[in-house]
Amino acid sequence: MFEPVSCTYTYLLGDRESREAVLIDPVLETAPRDAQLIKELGLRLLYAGQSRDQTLGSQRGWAAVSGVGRRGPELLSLREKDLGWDFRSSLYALLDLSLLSLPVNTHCHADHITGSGLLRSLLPGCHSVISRLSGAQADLHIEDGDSIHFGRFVISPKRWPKGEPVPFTLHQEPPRQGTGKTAAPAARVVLALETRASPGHTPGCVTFVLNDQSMAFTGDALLIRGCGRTDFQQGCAKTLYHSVHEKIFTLPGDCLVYPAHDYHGFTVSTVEEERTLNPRLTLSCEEFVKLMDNLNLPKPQQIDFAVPANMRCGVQTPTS
Ligand SMILES: N[C@@H](CCC(=O)N[C@@H](CSS)C(=O)NCC(=O)O)C(=O)O
Ligand SMILES: [Fe+2]
Repeated sequence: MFEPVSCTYTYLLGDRESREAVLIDPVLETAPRDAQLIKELGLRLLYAGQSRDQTLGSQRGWAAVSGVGRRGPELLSLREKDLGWDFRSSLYALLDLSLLSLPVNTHCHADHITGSGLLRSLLPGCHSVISRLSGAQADLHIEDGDSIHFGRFVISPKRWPKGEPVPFTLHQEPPRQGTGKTAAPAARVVLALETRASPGHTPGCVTFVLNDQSMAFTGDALLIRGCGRTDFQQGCAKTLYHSVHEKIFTLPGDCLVYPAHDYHGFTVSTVEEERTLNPRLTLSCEEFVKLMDNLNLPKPQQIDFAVPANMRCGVQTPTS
């Protein structure tokens, strides 16, 4: 899904059978739209139970929306009663139906407020996720090599077309004993996102790779024919160059690349395309660093309030 003000992509990955899903990089303003989609698709709450993080819970009782007003960027604080019906009803639909979302973030964003805080506050048991190195608050902190499991289903060999390679890790279950027949073993398929630390745009940036390596969600580390800037949030061009070459370009060439932003109308690329055609990342490391140090881009419009808000997991809203 696309958020047009910050040109952000949010990705919803769901498992048809278990209905478990994850939401990558939700944006505060479009959280109601994402909630509505989750509802329509009949996806369900992934984790149950109360949040353990008291600090995050302490901000309940209000919500906030950000926007660019006549006098520039501003953060509007709203009481629950002031929120529009569409906004409120789609969020409460999530609560009523116990639908899912496990909002996970590729990094502490500078250009928009994450939707994670709003979703976790309205969904009891919905846990926000970000890397430990981001320094940002979240329910779950992840590190390089950690996997986020979001779906599991059983397939019988009959359901899988002959000769087709079986994606994902398969856990073969032993044939049933004592029936007199040797039934073909069923296989349990586990869906997961592997966390690959890809610092450089920020120190806490991660890339999420689906466990069959068919898709990578690169955040702002690798954009289509571009990459994240390195001139704020402790960015480092040399670190980014090595992250992309070692953690992303080593994936299979046909692995689909889904970035957190696009400013030119692109939606998806592949590792092979970026490895060979990305005008920044095909340079030598030295040339790349020189180019990144001289981009002279204007600051993101929301940076002054988005970063502090995202360090607190966005904004929180009441659960009742
Ligand atoms: N104009 C936008 C901000 C654009 C921007 O700086 N994008 C970042 C990713 S969001 S932190 C970036 O890394 N861009 C790289 C590039 O080459 O453009 C706004 O005001 O929000
Ligand atoms: Fe960013």
